[in-house]
Amino acid sequence: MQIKVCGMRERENILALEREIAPDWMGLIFYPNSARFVSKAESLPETKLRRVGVFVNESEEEILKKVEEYGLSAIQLHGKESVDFVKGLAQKTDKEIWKVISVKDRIDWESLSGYLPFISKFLFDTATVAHGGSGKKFDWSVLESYPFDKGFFLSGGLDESSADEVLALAETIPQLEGVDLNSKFEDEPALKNIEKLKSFKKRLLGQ
Ligand SMILES: O=C(O)c1ccccc1N[C@@H]1O[C@H](COP(=O)(O)O)[C@@H](O)[C@H]1O
Repeated sequence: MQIKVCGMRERENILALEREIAPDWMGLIFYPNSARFVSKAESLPETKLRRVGVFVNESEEEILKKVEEYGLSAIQLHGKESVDFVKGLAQKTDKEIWKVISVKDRIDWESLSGYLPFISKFLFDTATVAHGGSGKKFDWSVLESYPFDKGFFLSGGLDESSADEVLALAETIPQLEGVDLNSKFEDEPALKNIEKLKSFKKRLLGQ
């Protein structure tokens, strides 16, 4: 099970994240309306952590610019990006593309199949007007009918107490390959509580 810690921005906090948690992925938010918005590449420390850029209905040009400027390994599309948009982007980059699906109540699986050739994974998050970072969970039972082989990440309001439920879900849905941790692990926006992350990681991975 992989771990992504999202919404990172502060230098010392990022260094502590790498040292103490060493997650598989670190998320940087490039949505200007977010309290976790990152705008200065030079303020981020050098680490070995793989960076995922989070974008909401951003232009292709701007995404590709950020990929270079921030050394992104993956692009998380967290808005209403169409299959055609994702296809066009995939033709211009070899970076991973993660398509976020914002969940209200049910999921129309058929409408998602067009993304499959162009993405590395889906990421399921709770639908909210702010697009993400709501700290709200959706009803995970909608994922029980997940029909694809492609892996996905689970997101939306995961907190310290979620590890056991995640493990139980992964028993029934092996395509669940990772979790995305964000606002419930913060002391303030973009400042993660390393002790809370440590305790979650220990429960999830036993280390
Ligand atoms: O965190 C944000 O501010 C944000 C803003 C706009 C789009 C995505 C955002 N974050 C993503 O939201 C999910 C869930 O976060 P939470 O656990 O509910 O706080 C996560 O995938 C972040 O990448």
